[in-house]
Amino acid sequence: MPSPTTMPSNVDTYSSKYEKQRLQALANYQVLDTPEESAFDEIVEVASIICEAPISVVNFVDRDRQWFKSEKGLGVRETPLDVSICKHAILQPGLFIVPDTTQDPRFANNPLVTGKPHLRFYAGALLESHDGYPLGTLCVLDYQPRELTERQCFALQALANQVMAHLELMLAHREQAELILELKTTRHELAKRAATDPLTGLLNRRDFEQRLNQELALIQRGAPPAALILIDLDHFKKVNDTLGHQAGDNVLLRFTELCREAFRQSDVIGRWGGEEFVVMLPGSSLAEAQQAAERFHELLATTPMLEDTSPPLYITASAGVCSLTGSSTLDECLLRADELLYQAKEQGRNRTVCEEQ
Ligand SMILES: Nc1nc2c(ncn2[C@@H]2O[C@H](COP(=O)(O)OP(=O)(O)OP(=O)(O)O)[C@@H](O)[C@H]2O)c(=O)[nH]1
Repeated sequence: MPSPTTMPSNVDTYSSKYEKQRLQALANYQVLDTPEESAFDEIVEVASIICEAPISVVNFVDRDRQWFKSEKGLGVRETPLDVSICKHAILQPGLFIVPDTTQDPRFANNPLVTGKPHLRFYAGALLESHDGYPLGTLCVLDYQPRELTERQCFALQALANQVMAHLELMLAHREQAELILELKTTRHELAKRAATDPLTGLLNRRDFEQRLNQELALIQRGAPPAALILIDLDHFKKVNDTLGHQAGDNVLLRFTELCREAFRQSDVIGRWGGEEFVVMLPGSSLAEAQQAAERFHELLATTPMLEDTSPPLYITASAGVCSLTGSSTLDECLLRADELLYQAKEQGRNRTVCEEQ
């Protein structure tokens, strides 16, 4: 952590090895080119009053310009760096005072001294980052040569410290806001992960039930009934037993893809458990749901679940279809779907049994 005393002692070597870090430290505060703010304007005003100076500036020394966060009496927000007195001020700790610019060889030929606004007096208190980089100054200037009293010097440095305290606070606020955003994103991500089945990425049973409850509430308030399809793979145990658990998982993944392909985007698909899946079709009649289930059977019949087996593995599934209406509870509806699925299994599998219309 460099202190200004260890930084180069003349301006010609200004592009020192610290300059890159110094500019980075300045950039971290994200203050350059921001609008005027009353907190800084008030500090500049108070500095001007206390130091009895017509000009006062919160000045940051950028790569090739000095930029004023707040200024009184200058009427510009930035100047090129080559006319900057502050760039000299930031090379030393504490206060930098030039009692008469015309008597100082560094500034006697400065166009701001020889021409308008004919600056004759300069006093700048260092604005230093928390990690020791000089960023700029809080400075006061006058049109005539003069000095500052000890009390004025103290006040100018104290006000400069307040500028930095304010910048630090703004930085901390920004970091806090970023952290809060990160936390919210993580929380959202975790909630999403908790709601999905880890193997298939589908809604898990708990969250599917929650979604069903929401739909039922809508239906009870007048939305059209939905349909529910409970689907169970046939003889899935045989897949695991003959080809292994990993192959079984791959079949479940392929089955999930086919569900996504066969049903509409507006339909909600969940993994009810093991090799049992559930689909809710909002606003669909029983006939429409039965049609969708038949389409799914056709897709299963024509799509191999595993292609690297010889012969390729095809599977079938059984399904129960019932409607989700406002006249029955969710449990009653789920029980009905389960009974219909059981009937499909009993009737020889590879079929859909639909509730009476
Ligand atoms: N690979 C794999 N297998 C699973 C998973 N979850 C459940 N199973 C298996 O699914 C099989 C279900 O077997 P059963 O309940 O007898 O049903 P089935 O063999 O499909 O027979 P039916 O439903 O009567 O047609 C069991 O072997 C479970 O171990 C899973 O996530 N991955």
